[in-house]
Amino acid sequence: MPNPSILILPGDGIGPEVMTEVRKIISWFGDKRGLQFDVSEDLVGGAAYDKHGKPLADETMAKAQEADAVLLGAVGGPAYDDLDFSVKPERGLLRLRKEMDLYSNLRPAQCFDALADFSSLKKDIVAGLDIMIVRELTSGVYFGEPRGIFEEGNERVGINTQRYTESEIERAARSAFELAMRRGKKVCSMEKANVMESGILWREVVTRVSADYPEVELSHMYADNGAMQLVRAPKQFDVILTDNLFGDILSDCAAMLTGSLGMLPSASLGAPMENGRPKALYEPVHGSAPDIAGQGKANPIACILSFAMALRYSFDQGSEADRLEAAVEKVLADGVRTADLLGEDGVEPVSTSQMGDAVLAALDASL
Ligand SMILES: NC(=O)c1ccc[n+]([C@@H]2O[C@H](COP(=O)([O-])OP(=O)(O)OC[C@H]3O[C@@H](n4cnc5c(N)ncnc54)[C@H](O)[C@@H]3O)[C@@H](O)[C@H]2O)c1
Ligand SMILES: CC(C)[C@H](C(=O)O)[C@@H](O)C(=O)O
Ligand SMILES: [Mg+2]
Repeated sequence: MPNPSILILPGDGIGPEVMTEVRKIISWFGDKRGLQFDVSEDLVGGAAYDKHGKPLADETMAKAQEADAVLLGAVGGPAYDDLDFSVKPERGLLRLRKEMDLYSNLRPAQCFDALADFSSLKKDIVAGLDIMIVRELTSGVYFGEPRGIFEEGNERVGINTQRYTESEIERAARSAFELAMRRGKKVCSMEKANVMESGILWREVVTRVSADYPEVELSHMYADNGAMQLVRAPKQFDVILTDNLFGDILSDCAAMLTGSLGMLPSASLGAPMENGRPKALYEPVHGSAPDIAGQGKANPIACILSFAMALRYSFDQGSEADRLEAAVEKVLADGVRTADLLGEDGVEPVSTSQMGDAVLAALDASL
């Protein structure tokens, strides 16, 4: 049996910085746990644009389709802000998601005890928080037609279209219910059925799918109320199911409950491949963080925890994923902090690579 393959796409800004730490962790699992992976690396986003004139080369797309898992850092940055929309770095990521058909984006927001004091919210509101946002990732307003900037009379009009088919809603809903069965058995579906037809259909289809999961309690919430509830009383949620755009926004919001955007990992999953593994891409929820790029300040934990999700969802290594998550938890409990996890209390932050090394030391201690 060949080793499972991982394609690493570090991308732009802090992407390569946090990915360097993940590469150390991958090597650790090879050396110490006998989990060997065939790791290759390629370009995405602005880095790919600089070389190929487009944010994702066709050969890279083909490699991603073949890989057992893709790990991505982040794309984008001010150097590329004025590019034509068709070649913007973000389009490289959207192409990966669309062509790999990664319809189910899992964005877990967990508040580690050591960070409960640091969250934007009061400690008792976030302590023990463990929610899962399931964001539909291949449709909705990100991809609907018509789209573009058109002339209309004597002015221009920018158009994007929110469009969902029943089958697109159904498969995202099923993945949320399946997850809920293994968690707290609650799904809260968020849309705006009060003002959008796509929301009305969303609500109908999710309700229909829920009949196949009688053990799971389904509730519906308008997404604006959902955003408010997420910061008012986030522990009322178990699995939140929502569309592509609402999911993007709600997950950044959830990130801050955990202490920092630098903490939130994600898994984007599609249908099973021939070998039974789902098509999968793992990436932190954060972006390329141009304000801190190149300074060794980035928190690599979101990217490290994304690899933990790869161990769990692509490689059937749930207990090794637990080991890695426990190592991160220990490091935080020991008080190790990158700058994003610090207040004004004078504690010295560690660098990106020191944080990676601390996780490696905690992994060693776990043996
Ligand atoms: N998946 C992705 O690749 C992705 C996601 C979001 C944004 N982006 C792109 O990234 C670029 C910058 O976007 P933005 O500034 O709105 O969002 P961002 O997520 O890059 O940064 C937002 C804020 O969070 C901080 N931050 C983010 N990740 C951090 C980390 N790991 N450690 C410490 N601090 C961290 C940043 O310093 C910044 O202050 C844009 O081009 C955007 O399109 C890409
Ligand atoms: C970079 C961008 C395409 C992306 C999105 O909007 O989905 C990002 O914000 C995310 O959260 O993954
Ligand atoms: Mg986002």
